[in-house]
Amino acid sequence: MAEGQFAGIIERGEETQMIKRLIREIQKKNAPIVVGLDPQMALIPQKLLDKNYQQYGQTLEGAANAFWDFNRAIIDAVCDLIPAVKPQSAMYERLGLAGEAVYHKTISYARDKGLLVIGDIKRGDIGSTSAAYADGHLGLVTVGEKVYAPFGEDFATVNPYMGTDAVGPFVDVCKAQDKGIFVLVKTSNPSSGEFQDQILAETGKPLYESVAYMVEKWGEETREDGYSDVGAVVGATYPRQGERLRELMPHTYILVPGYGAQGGRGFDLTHFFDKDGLGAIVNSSRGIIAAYQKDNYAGFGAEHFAEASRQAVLDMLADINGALGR
Ligand SMILES: O=c1ccn([C@@H]2O[C@H](COP(=O)(O)O)[C@@H](O)[C@H]2O)c(=O)[nH]1
Repeated sequence: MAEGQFAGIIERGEETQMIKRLIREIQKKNAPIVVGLDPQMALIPQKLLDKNYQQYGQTLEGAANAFWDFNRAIIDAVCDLIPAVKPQSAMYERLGLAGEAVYHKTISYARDKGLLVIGDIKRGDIGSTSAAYADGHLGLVTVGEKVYAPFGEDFATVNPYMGTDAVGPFVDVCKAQDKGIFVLVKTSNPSSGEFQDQILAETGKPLYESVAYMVEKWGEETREDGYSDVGAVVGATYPRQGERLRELMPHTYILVPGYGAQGGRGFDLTHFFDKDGLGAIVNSSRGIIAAYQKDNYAGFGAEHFAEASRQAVLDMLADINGALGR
């Protein structure tokens, strides 16, 4: 890998809180949604793959460059409609270094287009290791006399399973660099209840409620008024729990995955929002980026995959804003 490949230029926003910037963008575009950039081989139009295989061979680099072409076209097609994108780091890590480079390029490109970036990295480890993740993704790294923002996301997702030691370094970077995190509280997947729904003897309540309590606490020092920079992930597939968690976390913005491909619909999500129609941002990944493969968007054809994604964003907005009555 070339020296400095991951070395981003440091940019600081005007806001003192990253969540305020997200809210401002959501309001400006009337769009409480985020597009998940989760490229996978099966989702990329064959022509795009062939073009890159011709140039780079059937290599990890060829696949990664096809991801890059795909992401860029989708960002171009939807950037005026949405406040943020959420690249899923696993999809890039699958391709090794070439994939990591495209993860970084995608983040920079999205930010250049005025989008906020939520890095879906789901990290969390002992303190020193979490600090490294937090610095690399949200913070700064000093090399000699130079300072770098290596990946440069605005937000990252954090796994709280290891407790305050693991989450604390991310909160510290949020405070120091005006960044934000979303902590997993009640995830969208079918087996999320195996651990998260366990009733704790101490409280008589499910584990996810204890995590929600901690999320509010972790957020305190990042809060001025309104919402803190420490958000929560709560799946669209659990609307009843979403309603309860909205009540339990009055200062916590909720990132809501599970819309579309996992079955969540606008109708299910109204209680994730606060009385002002804020408090939640809904993610859809496959439902948007692979819209061209779905029957309702088949008319676009694989050639016009990005236009199909744009239409899918417009439809998602109509669904969610319709459910919210606006
Ligand atoms: O509880 C969670 C937490 C994260 N995710 C991530 O969101 C997207 C969802 O993709 P879709 O294609 O819209 O289903 C993906 O990156 C997941 O890792 C989640 O689904 N649930």
